[in-house]
Amino acid sequence: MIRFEQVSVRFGAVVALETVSLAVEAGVLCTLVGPSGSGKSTLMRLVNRLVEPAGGRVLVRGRDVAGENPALLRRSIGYVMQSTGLFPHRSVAENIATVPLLLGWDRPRIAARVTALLALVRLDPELAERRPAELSGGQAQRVGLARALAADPDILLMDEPFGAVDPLTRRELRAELRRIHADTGKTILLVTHDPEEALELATQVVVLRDGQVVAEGAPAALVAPDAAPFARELLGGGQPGLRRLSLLPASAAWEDAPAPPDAPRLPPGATLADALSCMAETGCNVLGLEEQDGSLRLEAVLAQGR
Ligand SMILES: Nc1ncnc2c1ncn2[C@@H]1O[C@H](COP(=O)(O)OP(=O)(O)OP(=O)(O)O)[C@@H](O)[C@H]1O
Repeated sequence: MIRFEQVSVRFGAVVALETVSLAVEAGVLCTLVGPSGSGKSTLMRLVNRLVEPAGGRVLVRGRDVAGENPALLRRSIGYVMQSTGLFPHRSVAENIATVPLLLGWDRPRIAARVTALLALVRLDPELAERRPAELSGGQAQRVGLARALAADPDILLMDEPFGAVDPLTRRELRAELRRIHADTGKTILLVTHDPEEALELATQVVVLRDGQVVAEGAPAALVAPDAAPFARELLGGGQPGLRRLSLLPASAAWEDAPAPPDAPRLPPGATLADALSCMAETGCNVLGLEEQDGSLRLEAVLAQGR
């Protein structure tokens, strides 16, 4: 869906990206993570031509973006910014309707779409007539997301979308994004400097450093002992083994042997970190899983962290 081929970007004497090659397949939620100034936003902005490469090519939907009309390209790709970028003098509904209006949709179709999007991002329909200044930070982020999704683009670019909100709201918004991604199957490129967020949201994580991709892959693989040391250090939060357990499902260490009848049971969807936490809390080193045969032993859980 998105392909960077040997792409370099310069701002005057600054080399922002150096021969970066990367493929993001359709339906993937790809997070770009790395230290400040490593080139995350620059890499993302190449996709909708807010930045032009000094060398190499950027292909979107199989076509070189250099040959695309920038305005039409941007209308076909959702874009969510940290600052939300909402128009201050327009209502929530008008903000969400921005791209459908540009595309010439009729009023009933736009009104129906605004209603559907408010529901999708779980905003109270009564907020539709408010101005952005009358919203909380979390509500404004939801409006920004709704606006980006308005014309149902197949690609969504998100630049630190949850940066300006409190940790609790941030968790909620992440959960919403995961749900929306699962429901819609959109290709999402998301910039974050929060390693936990990068791992939790992604199907594909890309680690940047000094304008280069230094590691790329599935979240659990990037904190494994054989991962690139920089990625493991950046993403591991000082406890890469534990972090890895939090990214793997309990089923990864599942054994056929039945659990004792009095063994604590894990809920469906539990991770290996949930299993370890349950063992620590209850003092039991064998667990069962609700509505399923088989068991999980402490040794099997620990073996997965390596
Ligand atoms: N418009 C610009 N003009 C000049 N230099 C720029 C411009 N945009 C980015 N840069 C430089 O390019 C490099 C990469 O910047 P970029 O914003 O892509 O990094 P980032 O990883 O997104 O950083 P942050 O996490 O701080 O947002 C930095 O050295 C930055 O100063």
